[in-house]
Amino acid sequence: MPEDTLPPPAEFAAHRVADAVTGHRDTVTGVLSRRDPRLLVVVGPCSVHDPGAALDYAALLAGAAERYADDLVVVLRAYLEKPRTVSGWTGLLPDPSLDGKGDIGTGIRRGRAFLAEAAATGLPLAYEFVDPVLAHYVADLISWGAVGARTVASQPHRHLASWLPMPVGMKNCVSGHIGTAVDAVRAAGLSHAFPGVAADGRLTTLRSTGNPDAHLVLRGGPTPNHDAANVAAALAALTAAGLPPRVVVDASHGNSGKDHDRQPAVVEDLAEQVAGGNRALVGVMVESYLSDGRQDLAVGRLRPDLSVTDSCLGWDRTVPLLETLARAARRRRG
Ligand SMILES: O=C[C@H](O)[C@H](O)COP(=O)(O)O
Ligand SMILES: C=C(OP(=O)(O)O)C(=O)O
Repeated sequence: MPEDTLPPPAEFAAHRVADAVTGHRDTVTGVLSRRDPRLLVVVGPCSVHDPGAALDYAALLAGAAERYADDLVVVLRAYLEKPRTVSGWTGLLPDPSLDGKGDIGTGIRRGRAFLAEAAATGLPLAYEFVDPVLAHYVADLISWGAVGARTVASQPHRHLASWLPMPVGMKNCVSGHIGTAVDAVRAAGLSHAFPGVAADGRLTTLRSTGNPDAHLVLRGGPTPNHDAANVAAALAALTAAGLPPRVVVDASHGNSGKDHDRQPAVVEDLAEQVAGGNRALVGVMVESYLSDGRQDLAVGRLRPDLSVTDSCLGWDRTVPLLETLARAARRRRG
């Protein structure tokens, strides 16, 4: 086999989804449908570049998730693919040696090993599905999926979301426009026939029945959209489109101008909305890692504890945010 030929997904992926993953997906669905009054918190690094250090982070987060389990459903951002505005590192799965060589076979092996170990902490895993082909190599381990701001208008991604067996968040466009993401939620809810990869690696026609748990994620644009007025406008747009009024709000990206130092203020604002009784604000996303900030890939030896993509909030500053969100969810419930 030429070295660039990828083995079929069945060679990596489990034949049957683990009971724990099915359970996590049901839990997330329960929060989105508000049967479960807790708050969804999707938190973790922008990207995984050092699986060992990311597992150290996962162990810390698993401990916190247990402490806040009465109020929060904590999901680990286990993102192994990165969409780029123009160019840059595309993630551990497509480029495991972080140098553009693109040894995807090794990336899938290493990425799946990471996901399996991260799942063993007991945390549900979140993943942005950037490449629809690669989705077939990891989806069995994922409990919350995202279609990002750069792909939310793409028909193949909407079709994929309609077929994926977990809740999928559709992020508003980089421009800040939310209408495209609302359309994406509608499209993902419908059935589609589209080309995909079968477990044995053959190209096949996939037939979806529609994803009832697709939902909107507000991530800001040139200006933030996390405040109560923007959340209310988004809920009104969903209702007008005949969709359940529910949103997850990302404290990072356009909502913090990609400045990790601004995430705590965004989370405080979201916590106030939750504590004030907004039940349609079902979840919050935070970009967090072991240490504060980011580093450039080009600079010599890489630190394992520092993001190589967007800047993240360090672990010590993440814990108080989890505490704040847990308190807000408790108040909303009480
Ligand atoms: O979340 C990560 C980045 O915001 C996204 O991948 C785009 O990054 P870029 O604008 O640096 O390419
Ligand atoms: C790329 C991401 O977000 P967005 O699509 O909102 O830029 C991300 O969450 O890693």
